Formats: sequence, structure tokens, C-alpha cells
Amino acid sequence: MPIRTAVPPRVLTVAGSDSGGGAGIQADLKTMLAHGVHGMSVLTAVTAQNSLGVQGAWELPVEAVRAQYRSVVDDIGVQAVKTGMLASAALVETVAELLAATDAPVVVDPVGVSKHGDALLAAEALDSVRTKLLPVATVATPNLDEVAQLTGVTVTDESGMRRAAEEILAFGPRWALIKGGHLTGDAVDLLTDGSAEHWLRAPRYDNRHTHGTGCTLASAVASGLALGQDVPTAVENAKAYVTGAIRAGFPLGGGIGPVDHGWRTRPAE
Ligand SMILES: Nc1ncnc2c1ncn2[C@@H]1O[C@H](COP(=O)(O)OP(=O)(O)O)[C@@H](O)[C@H]1O
Ligand SMILES: Cc1ncc(COP(=O)(O)O)c(N)n1
Repeated sequence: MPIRTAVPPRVLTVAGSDSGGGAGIQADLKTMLAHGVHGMSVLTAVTAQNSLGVQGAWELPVEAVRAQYRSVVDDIGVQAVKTGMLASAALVETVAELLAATDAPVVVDPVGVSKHGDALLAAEALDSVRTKLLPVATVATPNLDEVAQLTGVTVTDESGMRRAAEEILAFGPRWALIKGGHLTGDAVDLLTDGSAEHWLRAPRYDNRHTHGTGCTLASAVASGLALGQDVPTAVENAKAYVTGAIRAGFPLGGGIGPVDHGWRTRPAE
């Protein structure tokens, strides 16, 4: 057999580890595999986490994050980056400084709290997210809790999502993807760059196994961008992927189980 020479696009996640395998680095790498890109990781923190919540969290030193990033970027190269849990102001600022120098598109999921309400970002880091990280984002993907933390806007309907997008865009990302997963009714998200407006609608599945939805969506967007898609196309494809993964989410442990990253490889039920 001839040796393969074509290489897949490379996508880097800069995020925390979820020992339960549903969110964080683990969700990101599974999503990347499902999209046919080569996934790589810069670990920012380790969490002891399961379907019931976060039992412990330990952040890595700034030098460890810097060194992982240099190892990956200087040798292998990246076609897109996704950021998730960054834990502290020092890590947010370090990652923002590293990403300011890349030409690759950057998807920022400004992770604040887990589905169980456990803090994954120090309160004093919010200002660094606003002033350092969001300005280097190609796409920022806050959920409605993160919108409230970052902008003070409480969103209860679709017109509120439009206002939230304006406020998030004012911090400097090229596109805002406001996720309406925490509202009721259809699962509606808004993607906008301040002029074009794309509403993404999917049925809301009555499935409580939604651990890792935000990480999965952001990693799917980063994968699409690395494959050469434009932002609206990458987001539309990512929405279809996360919707299928939520629909197929399964019970693990006694609490909120994970979405199914491999749903496209399983026979339809
Ligand atoms: N029950 C559900 N059924 C279908 N889609 C959902 C459901 N819950 C969330 N989503 C979608 O999952 C994606 C992640 O959204 P969200 O859950 O708000 O993010 P996060 O995980 O950051 O809290 C969004 O596209 C949202 O619309
Ligand atoms: C390490 C890590 N990163 C991100 C999330 C957010 O995921 P979710 O909002 O689905 O709990 C998490 N729970 N753990």
C-alpha cells in the first residue's frame, strides 16, 4: 500500500479536561475526529467531573500552557483554534496574547459555569475575557448565562438575543453566535457580524443528556473553518452536528449524561 502523504486540516483546542469525557478537551477531540480533522490540545486545567457536577478543578501554570501551544504551533501548525475553559485571568491573558499572533481563525467559547452551576472561570477573569480574549476571536459563542456575565444583558427572547449580539460584538469578535439553548421552545441561535443576521433553528429535544453541548458546537465550527468553510456555512453545519448529538445523547452516571459525538456512525434507531 502506498504511504499517505495528504494530511488533514489541523485544529487546536485550548481548554480544560473533563474526566467524565462529556465536555472540555474530550468533547472537542471527539468532535474533531467526527469532522475528519486532526485534533490537538493545549490543556489549561484538569477537572474531576462527572454527570453530577465538578468535584475539583486545578489549573495549569502559565508556562505549561505556553509550552504546549508553542510545541503544537511551531512544528505541526494549525488551521483553526477553539478555546474553552481558561480558569483564571492569567491564563485568559496568556492565551489571548498567543492567539493575537496567529492567522488561523479562532472560535472563543467563553466558558463561565458548567451545566451544574460550578464555576469554571474566576470572577476576576471576566474583564480579561472582555478586553483581551474577545477581540482576537473570529467567532465568539456565549450561552445566555455567559452573555449575562459578560454584558449584564438578561435575554428572555429573540429580540434580547439581538441586543446581546450587539453587546458582544462591541468587545471586538468578528462574529457573535448567541446560543439560545437555555430558552424554551425551539433551540434557536443567532449568528451575526453586525450586518448579516443568520437565525439557526432546530427542534428542542426533550433529552436531559446535554453535557458538553457548547464545547461540541464550538469545536464543530472550528473544524468547519479548518476545512475551508466560511463562518455562516461552518456554523450551519455545526448546528446540524450538535443537534444530532443532543438527540442521541445518552444516560451515563446518575445525572446529566453526554451528547453522542459518534451519532453519525451509528445506525439510525
Ligand atoms: N434540548 C436541546 N435540543 C436541541 N438543541 C439544544 C438543546 N439544548 C441546547 N441546544 C443547542 O445546543 C447548542 C449549545 O447551546 P447551549 O446549551 O445554550 O450551550 P452551553 O452548553 O454553552 O450552555 C446550541 O446550538 C443550542 O441551541
Ligand atoms: C472542562 C470543561 N469545560 C467546559 C465545560 C462546559 O460544558 P457544559 O456547559 O456542557 O457543562 C465543562 N463542564 N467542563
